[in-house]
Amino acid sequence: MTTPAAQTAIIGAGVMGETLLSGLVRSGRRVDRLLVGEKRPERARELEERYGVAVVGNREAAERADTVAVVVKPQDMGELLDEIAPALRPGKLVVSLAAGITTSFIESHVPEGVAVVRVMPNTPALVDEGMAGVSPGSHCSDAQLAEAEALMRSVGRVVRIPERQQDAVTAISGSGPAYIFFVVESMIEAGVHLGLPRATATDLVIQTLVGSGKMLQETGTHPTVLREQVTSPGGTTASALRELEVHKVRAAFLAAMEAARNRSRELAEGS
Ligand SMILES: NC(=O)C1=CN([C@@H]2O[C@H](COP(=O)(O)OP(=O)(O)OC[C@H]3O[C@@H](n4cnc5c(N)ncnc54)[C@H](O)[C@@H]3O)[C@@H](O)[C@H]2O)C=CC1
Ligand SMILES: O=C(O)[C@@H]1CCC=N1
Repeated sequence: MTTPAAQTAIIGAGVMGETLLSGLVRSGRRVDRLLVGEKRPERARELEERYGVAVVGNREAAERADTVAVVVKPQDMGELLDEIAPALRPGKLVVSLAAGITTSFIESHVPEGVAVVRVMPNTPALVDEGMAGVSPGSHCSDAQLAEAEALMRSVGRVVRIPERQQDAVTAISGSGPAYIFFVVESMIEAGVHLGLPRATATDLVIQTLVGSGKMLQETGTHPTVLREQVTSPGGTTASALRELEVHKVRAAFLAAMEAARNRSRELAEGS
């Protein structure tokens, strides 16, 4: 009996690679149409046991797949592309999820005619609420771009963006979940400081976050208006917001996101 040809390979199955793999499986993708390449043997075994997916050598994964998602750290990308390049024939599609790595860098490491799409995903993809910015390389057909978008749509929403915006997108939605978790941590600690049991503070903060997120999404009302609705004249919220302004939280977000955007640019240069 011959094994059916795998259609999609995921090379680099750490946090983001597994997030994509699990989303594809949840969305009904047949496991025998998926392949994984992973350097760490213990991690490879874990994924085989958890998903029943075949973990094979990187070259074999690239050979057997039509679409190859590369999900290693930016610093490991050049070496990986050089390893799989001999298995990449024109017509195949390479989808990179790495921060900073440009489509022209990838195109310079793979044979001519191999299509490239750059994606910036985020970890809420683990619960099918991901946000991915997608940009085609220089010779990617509409069908190949649609294939990359379908891949990411299995774990959330997708927006098509010009590649020059990718570093900014990385600073917003790629790294963004970490800022939100940081705010959540800070609010829980503050709640504990105010005397609430940790479990109560955690419950209150998470539901407030989920409720506020739903309001933004479902009402379509501008965040400034929603904030004003909470801010009674001379009330508690106004007192709190004044402290956030005094502590320059708005400026801190701008500085933080500029730093993330700049770091993404540096990663493109291999540092
Ligand atoms: N974690 C996140 O929130 C996000 C990550 N990304 C991007 O995803 C990529 C991966 O990030 P993480 O999953 O967080 O890192 P990670 O370190 O958890 O995963 C990388 C995986 O690649 C494997 N690997 C390294 N070299 C390999 C090779 N030559 N062949 C096969 N496997 C190899 C490692 O063993 C590891 O399991 C990065 O480029 C990052 O910029 C993008 C958006 C969000
Ligand atoms: O921190 C990082 O470099 C990766 C890219 C975006 C989120 N995590």
